[in-house]
Amino acid sequence: MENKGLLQSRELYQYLLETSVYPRELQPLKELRDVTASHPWATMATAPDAGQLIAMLLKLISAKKTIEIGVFTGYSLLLTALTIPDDGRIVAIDQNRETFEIGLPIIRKAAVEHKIDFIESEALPVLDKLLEENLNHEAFDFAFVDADKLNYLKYHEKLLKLLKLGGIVVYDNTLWGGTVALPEESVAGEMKAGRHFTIEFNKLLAADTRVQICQVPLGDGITICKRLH
Ligand SMILES: C[S@@+](CC[C@H](N)C(=O)[O-])C[C@H]1O[C@@H](n2cnc3c(N)ncnc32)[C@H](O)[C@@H]1O
Repeated sequence: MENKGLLQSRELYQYLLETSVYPRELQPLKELRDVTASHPWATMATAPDAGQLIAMLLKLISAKKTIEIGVFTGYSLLLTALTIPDDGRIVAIDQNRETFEIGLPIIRKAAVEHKIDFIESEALPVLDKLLEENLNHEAFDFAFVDADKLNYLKYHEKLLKLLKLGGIVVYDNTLWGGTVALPEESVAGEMKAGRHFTIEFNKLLAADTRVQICQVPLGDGITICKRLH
């Protein structure tokens, strides 16, 4: 696995994976990781150590209804489906069905497909539709956002309406490969826009009194937000 640069060394990351993550990773997730490894965009997949944290959070709040924005080949989706109860439901949104289909046979084999409502679409209109359908809102226990950084702020506003009080939303890539702490001129061109949006988003979350937050230097940086009111 690639160390996305947040830990002291590649060796330390390998140690963490081999000691605490891989021995507990369920077989279907290992299979999905293997299938994804040869994909040209393999580094987009949620890191297994971040996955372990997500599973812990799902269990801690006994999440049943969740939203996922950004599925790719489905590592975090399968992890969620394996963690929530049999009558749990995941609204999983991605504009690209092709990559979801890479992981789908493994999801089927793991017998968790019935928990997943995959929607091939831009995420924002789907969130708007969910808000219309759930007129009393507050329908979901948990959300995981791992998609276009440009829209994180908009996702945040809509998800806070969709989440129950005490519900949790987790944002991925909130340290953007460590570039948030580097001067702009030293950051590679293709990372600049994401760095900018991430810095703005992190500031906004820190000032948002509607949520309790915790930024964790795992994977590519994860921010956990609990809805307070
Ligand atoms: C980093 S990957 C998600 C990784 C995934 N969580 C996993 O565990 O492998 C980001 C995904 O977000 C999707 N995406 C990007 N922008 C989107 C948007 N505006 N609406 C819906 N999906 C989007 C991409 O198609 C891509 O599959």
